Amino acid sequence: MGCVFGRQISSSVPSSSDIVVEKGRERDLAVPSGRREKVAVAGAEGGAEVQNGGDQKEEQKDGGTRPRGERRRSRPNPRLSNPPKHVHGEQVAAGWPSWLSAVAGEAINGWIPRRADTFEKIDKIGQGTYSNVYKARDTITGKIVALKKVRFDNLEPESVKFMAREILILRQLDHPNVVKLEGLVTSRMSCSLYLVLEYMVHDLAGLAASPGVKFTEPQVKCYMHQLLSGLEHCHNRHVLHRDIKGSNLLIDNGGVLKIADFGLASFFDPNHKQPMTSRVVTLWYRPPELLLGATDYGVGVDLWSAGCILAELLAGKPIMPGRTEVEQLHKIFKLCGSPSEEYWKKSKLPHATIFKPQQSYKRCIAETFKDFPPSSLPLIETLLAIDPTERQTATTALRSEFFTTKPYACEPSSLPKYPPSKEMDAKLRDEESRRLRAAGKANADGVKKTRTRDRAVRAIPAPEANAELQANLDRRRLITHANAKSKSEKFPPPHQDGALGYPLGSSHYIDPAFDPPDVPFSSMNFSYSKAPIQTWSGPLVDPAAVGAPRRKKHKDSQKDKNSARIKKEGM
Ligand SMILES: Nc1ncnc2c1ncn2[C@@H]1O[C@H](COP(=O)(O)OP(=O)(O)OP(=O)(O)O)[C@@H](O)[C@H]1O
Repeated sequence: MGCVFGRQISSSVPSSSDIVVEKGRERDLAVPSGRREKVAVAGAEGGAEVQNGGDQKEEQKDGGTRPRGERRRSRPNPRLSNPPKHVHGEQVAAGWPSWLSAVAGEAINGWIPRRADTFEKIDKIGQGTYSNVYKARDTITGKIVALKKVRFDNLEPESVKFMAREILILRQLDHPNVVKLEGLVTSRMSCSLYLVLEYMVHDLAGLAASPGVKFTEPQVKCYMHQLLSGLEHCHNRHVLHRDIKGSNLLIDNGGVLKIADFGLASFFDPNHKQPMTSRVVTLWYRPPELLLGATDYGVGVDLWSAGCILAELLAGKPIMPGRTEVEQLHKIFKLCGSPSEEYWKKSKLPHATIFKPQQSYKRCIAETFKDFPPSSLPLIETLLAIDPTERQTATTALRSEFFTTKPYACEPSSLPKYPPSKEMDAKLRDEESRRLRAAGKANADGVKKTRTRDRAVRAIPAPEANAELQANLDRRRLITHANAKSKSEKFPPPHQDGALGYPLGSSHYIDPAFDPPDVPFSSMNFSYSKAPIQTWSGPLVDPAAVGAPRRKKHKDSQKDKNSARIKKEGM
């Protein structure tokens, strides 16, 4: 035990990644502000220094002359190969578990694991489909961090590979609007892995759902500018995020927004296109080409999601809350118009014949959002273009008149200081108020079912991280089916997409009887009025509007629940 991450280990992994630093080179830690600061870590292994791998080579290559994000970087092989035997041996000797080195050698290359006992868990702060996230204190540096504990399906190599891809991608990215991976926690004997991430107090979904929070136009511009800047960096590094939504946009107390959760992200090469899965992006934020089965897509998928977020921030509610893929596409066509004949012909999308609407729809974005600030409309029109090539790029979006006309974006530091607000807080509020109302109702009229609208509604997450590996996962899932506890929820089989087949009470469940009102956008004021839709994942709505007031008692019981969970789950 007692390893420190970031100490360069001797390794000759033939990696295409440009993360690796020279042996013996002085190492330092890139701090979020962009300053670089040497940190000597007195780990049990003694004297090693913490480093951030992703930062090193850029400096080496660029000598500080080239603007970040502009240079094309060589990319690691996303399909990851096992390291040569001697490297595997070195990694195990350095403290990495053998199972991890065997499958994800390239992702951990050049780093050394931190020991779990060098962190103190403070609170559970988030729960994703394949992870639990904790606030923790680094006892060596005293810094508060987020620890994302990744669950594995019996350490099945496919799950480990997905996690490895997330690590590789995070190590490639270095931008103030992208969350930084600071290290990894595990040990030779451990069956789990924690990602050490910079700690962020809020996420945009939780913030927007906080009672009383209403964003002004300069604030919306500020968040959107940061989102698009982060996306610009990802795309310049040939990374598609593929799950942009409010709960994946983290915000610190200084108002800085960072894109997080690269669990569905993928490298792409615009010059050598390889088919990718269309089964990504949370349903409400999923672009039409993916719903129509495209496997040849690009940055447009993230720009579509960004367009949905922009309109949602201005409207105060999700703009297209579909329950199934079919309904989602229908909502898209009703708002954005159905594609032209030419588009159907040109795109050759696999599901075109099934999903092509019999009736054609006229685009009505301008009428629907007539109360939005005028400068936002051209940007929304571009981002929500049915044809992905018309969505242009994050760089062009940043130059749009939305950002160059008054009122300008405010400074992140001038944003109000909010109490900590996470998607998880909203979820717990929802659960608590549902429980209380269900209890009240049961008292009133026996043990009848709770009203359908009492159930939390969330955007349906992308069904799997990477369908290229889906066949293997399905096969393995059959084998491990009996062990429900270790089942990875990140990679449900395809039939669980849309509203089909989620078990009642599971986080994926959407009550089929729940019918989100078709939003009369034309009657919307630019006052950020909140819709009566209760939700905790992705959408940015106000639970106050659905009768889930924030009460101290709730908060306390949420805290108790948190501590109980932490105790149960252990480190
Ligand atoms: N660096 C961080 N700082 C603070 N909170 C975080 C951090 N990273 C994640 N969280 C919280 O944990 C939640 C889940 O994290 P994340 O989205 O990375 O996990 P996931 O398992 O990939 O989830 P998803 O179901 O969205 O794919 C986030 O919505 C956020 O509230």
